[in-house]
Amino acid sequence: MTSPSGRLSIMAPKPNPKVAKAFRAMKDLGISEDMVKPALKNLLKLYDKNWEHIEAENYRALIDAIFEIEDEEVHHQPEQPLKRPRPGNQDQDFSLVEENIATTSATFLHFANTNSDTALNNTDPQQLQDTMEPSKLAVSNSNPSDESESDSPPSCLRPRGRRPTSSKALAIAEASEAHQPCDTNETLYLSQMSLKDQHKELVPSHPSEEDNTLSERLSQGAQDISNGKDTEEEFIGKCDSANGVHRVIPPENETSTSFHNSANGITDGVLLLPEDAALSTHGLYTSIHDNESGPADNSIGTVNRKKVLEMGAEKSVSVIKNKWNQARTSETTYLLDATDITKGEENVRISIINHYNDVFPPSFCYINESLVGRKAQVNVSLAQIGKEDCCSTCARDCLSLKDICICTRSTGGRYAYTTDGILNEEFLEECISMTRNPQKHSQFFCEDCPLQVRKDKDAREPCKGHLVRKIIKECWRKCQCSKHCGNRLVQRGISHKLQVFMTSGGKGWGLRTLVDLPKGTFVCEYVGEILTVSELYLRNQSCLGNCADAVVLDAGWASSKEIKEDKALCLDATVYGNVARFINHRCADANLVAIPVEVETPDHFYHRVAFFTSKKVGALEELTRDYGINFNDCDHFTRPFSCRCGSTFCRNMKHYNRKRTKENALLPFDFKI
Ligand SMILES: C[S@@+](CC[C@H](N)C(=O)[O-])C[C@H]1O[C@@H](n2cnc3c(N)ncnc32)[C@H](O)[C@@H]1O
Repeated sequence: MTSPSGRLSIMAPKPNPKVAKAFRAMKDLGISEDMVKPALKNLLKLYDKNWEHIEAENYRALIDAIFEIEDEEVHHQPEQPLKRPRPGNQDQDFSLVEENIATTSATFLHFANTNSDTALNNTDPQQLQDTMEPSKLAVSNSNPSDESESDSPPSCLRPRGRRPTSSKALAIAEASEAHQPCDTNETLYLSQMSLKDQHKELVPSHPSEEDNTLSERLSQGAQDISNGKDTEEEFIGKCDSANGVHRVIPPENETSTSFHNSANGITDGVLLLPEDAALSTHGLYTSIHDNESGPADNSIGTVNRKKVLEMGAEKSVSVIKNKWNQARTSETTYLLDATDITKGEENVRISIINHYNDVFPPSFCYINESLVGRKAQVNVSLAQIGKEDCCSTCARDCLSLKDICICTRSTGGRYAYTTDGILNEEFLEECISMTRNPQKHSQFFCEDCPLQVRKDKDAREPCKGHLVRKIIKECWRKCQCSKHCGNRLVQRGISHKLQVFMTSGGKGWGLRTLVDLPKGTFVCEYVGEILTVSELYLRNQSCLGNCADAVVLDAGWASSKEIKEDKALCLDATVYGNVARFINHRCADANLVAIPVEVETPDHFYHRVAFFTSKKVGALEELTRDYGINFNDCDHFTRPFSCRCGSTFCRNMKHYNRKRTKENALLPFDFKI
């Protein structure tokens, strides 16, 4: 480059602001540049220049790394090569574990990658800045939660897992039919994310349709195509599986001696295996059991003596220590079960599969029925259920009785379900029509719309309308029929095999069926925290760019002139939820339709939201629903996303929106804040 004087000048490399910021932050803590340099260099190498992890929790990893180096210097120990998982390694593919993974009780392994890190030889901070680029990982924040807020979700709900990088891990799950529960020999995938990371979802690059076809074929054949390349070591901690929550308990004493405290190099609660151990699924499984001491009580596994000896005590200790250090960056580390995301909460196991990368689904607390939040008014007292709201003269199965049950009152004296356990066709068609053509159906306009009242006075708009929806009333406990009554479908929960999977169309995770579903089949409910709209609004305000996934329970609003604040309810599945939180949006021709269902309370303000198939859905087809989003309307709670539904009726296409703005103003059921 030439200067104005015409002379050649050498430009100083532009400093990387992240490096400068890290140095500044350490300086503020009184840590000198000399101490920061090697630690930062190591971390950048370890994390493959992913600054997310370095900056997390005010540079906690960096501070740890600095002190680790100090410790090592004090003890005159040579630095051991650190290997940490490289978040978001997009190159790795793993496959298999289709439906049958859900049938095993195998569980979790955490695999660190073996990718060769490019050495960063330069320790000069200025030059470091030139080499350090922000990670290319696409990271999207999708969860709210300011912990300090009383409205915020509790900390038990934070895990946001990375997925094990190895298809071998899943192969183990598939192959190991004889696995035992977590507190014995079960192996676990370990989610080790910092608190901040736990609320971030790693969004993969969009796999192509071609990939999808291939991986789907593979998944059906349960083939492993990774050849174990992506697995180096497996790390397993002690597991406390109380209350269905798998929690890893770090060793109490983190000095190196505690990691190889016995003559044979075996340490309770920690399992460490080099890459080759995972090459054979049986090999890995066997090796867990091969140790001579046997697993300790309440421990997932014990260190395999042979492998530790092979690796050498020093390296083993170093690897374990680094792993624990990493785990320590989370207040608590949780495990997610790839074989059953429901943690046993549903009648069926729901497996998770990602054919494209090593990302695990965003973590949340799985619940199978909605929980009442702090302010919501949901009165389910038996006293509230009058004679007209329960069938006191029915017996067994109301659908098989000659007389129509009183619980059909809200559906015009007709059962919404058939004796085959699917939705009555006529009823279903009406519900589909309401979703697809809301403008053709009765709407209710509230005076003070709860969706508007929280806004600044100037920003408020008149109510945009709520559909006067058809509500199904199921028989319930005060009724005299049995739990198997045909008019109790939704309350019995999920009964068809489903799977959470990484979509190929750039929509992130999705939900699909593993079996053919006839039209009108109940798939699942939308389950979440029952919040008031105001609470949801507050949550939305306190989350930085990450918004909740919520469904408004407005089906009964038409029945009241004035909707009190504690009665304007919604379901937020961001933190507590079920599989429905993975259902993606499809404009107009989605294969699911949402129908309000009353089970425990007839007050109309709280109702469940049940998804039924609006058409025949084939096995492995993605399940979709229309969120009811108006992509043009930035003024409501909806956080717009760029729709990739692929429907010919997509409302996110500009020409389409221009034509249909009026109709789209209606915001049925859902909004996403
Ligand atoms: C309820 S979540 C669905 C599960 C989500 N895909 C995941 O990975 O967790 C809603 C979010 O999924 C994504 N999504 C859903 N439908 C989509 C679509 N048709 N096109 C693009 N993104 C979509 C959007 O990011 C949206 O905010």
